[in-house]
Amino acid sequence: MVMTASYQILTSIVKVIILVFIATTYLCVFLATNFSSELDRYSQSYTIVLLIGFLVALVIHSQQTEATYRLDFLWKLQATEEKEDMEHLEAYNRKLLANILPVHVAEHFLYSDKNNDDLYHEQCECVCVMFASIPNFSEFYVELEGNNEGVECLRLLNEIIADFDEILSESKFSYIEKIKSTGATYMAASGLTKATCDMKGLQHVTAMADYALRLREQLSYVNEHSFNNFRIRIGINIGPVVAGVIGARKPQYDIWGNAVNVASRMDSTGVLDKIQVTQEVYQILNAKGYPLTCRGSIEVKGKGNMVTYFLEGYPPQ
Ligand SMILES: Nc1ncnc2c1ncn2[C@@H]1O[C@H](COP(=O)(O)OP(=O)(O)OP(=O)(O)O)[C@@H](O)[C@H]1O
Repeated sequence: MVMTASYQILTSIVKVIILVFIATTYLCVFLATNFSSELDRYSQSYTIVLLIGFLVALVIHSQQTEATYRLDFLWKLQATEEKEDMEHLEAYNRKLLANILPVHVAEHFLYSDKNNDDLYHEQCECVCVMFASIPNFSEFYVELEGNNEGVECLRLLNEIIADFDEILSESKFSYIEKIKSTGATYMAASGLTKATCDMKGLQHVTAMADYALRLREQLSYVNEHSFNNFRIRIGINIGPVVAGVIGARKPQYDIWGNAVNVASRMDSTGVLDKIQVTQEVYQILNAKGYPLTCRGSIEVKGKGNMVTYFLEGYPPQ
C-alpha cells in the first residue's frame, strides 16, 4: 500500500482503486482467518479501524503529492514558455539592432558592460567612402493632390534606396556597410573592420567600385521601368576615418574625417552619370585594370585644387 501511494506515475484515482482493493482483500483474508479464532471483537475492530485510518491517510497523501506534481509540472511549463519568449525577444532585439548598427558594433553593445556609457568609437585606417546622390530627385518631388501630397514621389525614392540596400546583401559586397541615406543621397563605406579591410588585395576598394557601377545600372533599370529620368552622381575617396555611435535613444553609426569630407566633395563637384574618384582611389583601381579617365584639376572647397578621375566601367575579364 505504501509503494502504491508513493508511486508517482499513477493518478490518484487509480491509486485509490488499488489501495481500496488491497485493503478490502486484506480485511477479507483477515476476517476469514480470524472468524473462528480466539481473537476478541475489540481486537478485530481495532485492526479494521487502523486499516481504514491508514487507507485514508495514504489516499490524502497521494492526492496531495499529485497536486504538488501537477503544480510543479505547470510551473515548469510556464518557465519553459517564458524562457522561449525571452529567447525570441532577444533574437528580435538582436536583429533590430543589427539593422540599425553594423554587426560588429551591435555585438559590442549587446555583450559589453551595460552600464558603460562611454562613446563608442574606433579608428579605421583605410576606409573607402562613397556618396551617391540623385540631384534631380528634387525636381521630381512635388506635393500635389494627384500624388497624395508627395507620398507617391517618396514611395519611388524608398524603392530606389531599398534596391540599393538589396544589392548590398550580395556576398561580393560584404565588404561594404551602408552608413545612411539622407534625402536622395546614399552613403556607404568599406573596410571598417579587420575582416572587411583587405590591405593586401584591396578588395574592399574594388568592391566599392563595383558597387558604384551597379548603382548606376540599377538606376537606369528603375528609369526604364518607371518612365523617369533620374540621374546619379557618385563620388569615392579612400583614407583614415573615425567611426562611432552617436546618441543613446536613437543611436546612429557614422563616420567622420577628412576622407569622408573629400568623398562628399567628389560627389558634390561631380558630373551627372559619372563616378568621380580621387587620385588615391585611381591608383588602386588603375592597378586592378579598371578603365578610368582623368578629369583634370578641379577646385574643391577647403582642399584647393585636386586632380580627379572618372571610373568608366568594369575591368576587362
Ligand atoms: N558623416 C557625414 N555624413 C554626411 N555628410 C558628411 C559627413 N561628414 C562630412 N560630410 C559632408 O562632407 C562635406 C564636406 O565637409 P567639410 O567639413 O569639408 O565642409 P563644410 O564647409 O563643413 O560643409 P559645406 O561647405 O557643405 O557646408 C559637407 O557637406 C558635409 O556635409
